[in-house]
Amino acid sequence: MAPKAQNIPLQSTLGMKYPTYRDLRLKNTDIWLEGKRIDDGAEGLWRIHDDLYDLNDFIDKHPGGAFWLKMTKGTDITEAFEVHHISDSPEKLLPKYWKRKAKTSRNSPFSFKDDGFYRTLKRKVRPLLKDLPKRDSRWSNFYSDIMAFGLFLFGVLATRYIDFYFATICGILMALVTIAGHNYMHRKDNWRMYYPDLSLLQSREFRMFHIFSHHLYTNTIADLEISLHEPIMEFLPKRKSFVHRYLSIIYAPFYWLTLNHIGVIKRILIFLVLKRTSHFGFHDLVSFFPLLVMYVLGEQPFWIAFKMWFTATLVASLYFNLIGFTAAHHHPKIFHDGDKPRPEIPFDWGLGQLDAVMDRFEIDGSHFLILTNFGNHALHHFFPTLDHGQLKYLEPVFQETLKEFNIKLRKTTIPTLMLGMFKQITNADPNSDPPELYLKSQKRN
Ligand code: HEM
Repeated sequence: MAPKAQNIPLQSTLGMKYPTYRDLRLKNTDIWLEGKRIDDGAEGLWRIHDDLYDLNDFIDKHPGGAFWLKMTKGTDITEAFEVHHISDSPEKLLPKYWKRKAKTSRNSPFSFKDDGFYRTLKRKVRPLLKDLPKRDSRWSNFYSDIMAFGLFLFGVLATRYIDFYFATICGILMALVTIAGHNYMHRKDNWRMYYPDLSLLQSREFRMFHIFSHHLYTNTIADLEISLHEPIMEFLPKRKSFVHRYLSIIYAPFYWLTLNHIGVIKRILIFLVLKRTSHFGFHDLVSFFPLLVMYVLGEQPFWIAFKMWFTATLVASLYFNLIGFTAAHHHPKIFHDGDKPRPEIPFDWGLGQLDAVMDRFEIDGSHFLILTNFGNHALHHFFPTLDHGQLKYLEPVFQETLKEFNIKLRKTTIPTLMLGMFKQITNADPNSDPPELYLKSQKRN
């Protein structure tokens, strides 16, 4: 029988330490990383598995850009390191920077054994890389850029003709461009990674909480894409008040409608209350660029341009968050920390990913839909640095590896996942079946 959540305090069934600063209401990813520095036993260096490395001299030489190493100094980067490199050359470089063994054991339930699922899959993908056609990434660029152009066009038309339909189209395009921008965030710095700023979703924060936290510790107690929304939306199975359990179904859409704006307000508050700079920079200017263009080319007073732009950003926030929250990770049958885990901890990181994801039949198969709906999600988590349009070429080896490990990727429909997300926020009782049971039988839900 399932244990009742009412009696269970929030804790990780995967054995992870409760993240320091997890429950601070006013926090950003910099504060989260400070907590990680306390929890990870990296002793001011960079931790990979049980070894500590001094990468200070490598930060500016890193072919993937300085950002990743600068941000993660003093933390355990095992998952980030394993997942962001497909070739084996980064691993060969490591001995040059080795300092010493870590004193504590790792605060992670995940392993990366050579014969485990993830490294096996990666080895099979490696030789395919050189033959991946470039035209697919060109198509991704084309789709993203044409949508970005479209949002400016409809923004200007909305202002010029004071037309809320045009403003709505502008907002939908803002949301699609934001999701497409996610395709570019996992790589070396590049200008398309700023596309999410166009909808007020701040690319720097998005890049950090999405990549350093959500992608690596999906649906665990350390997943910021869960804790940042608590207590407004509660995804983990635990004690929940009536308001958070049932009324959140009603207020969730209103929350999504203003979530991107709340992010901006939160940053200003962090600046004013906590006296932290919140890293204001170029990306903030990008956020207001559509407003500027709408005002300059719209030939209307500023407040009309502002009204149209603000309407578009509300539509963008609602659409983006509706897709984001219901895309792949929330359904009572998907593992959430607090549910019964796999019997052996640590277990392969790749299996942990499969436990925490369902893909959607309707999306996968279309390059455009994948790019604009977080499609091919499991493969994207496994190989985040690859263009979304290229993931389809990995499908045969992915299927072959799943078969070899006797597991299946769960796929379902968009309505099932949408409904599943709402079921999950009302769900207070941990799932008592370990996730591997679901992976062995694929049912269309
Ligand atoms: C927080 C940890 C790290 C992250 C998130 C990260 C991320 C990345 C990214 C995004 C790329 C570009 C991939 C692409 O566009 O195809 C890259 C490339 C690369 N990184 Fe890192 N990196 C990390 C740590 C390291 C470390 C510790 C080393 C070695 C000491 C390293 C060595 C390399 C090398 C050699 C490349 C060139 C491409 C390759 O051979 O895979 N990285 N990294």
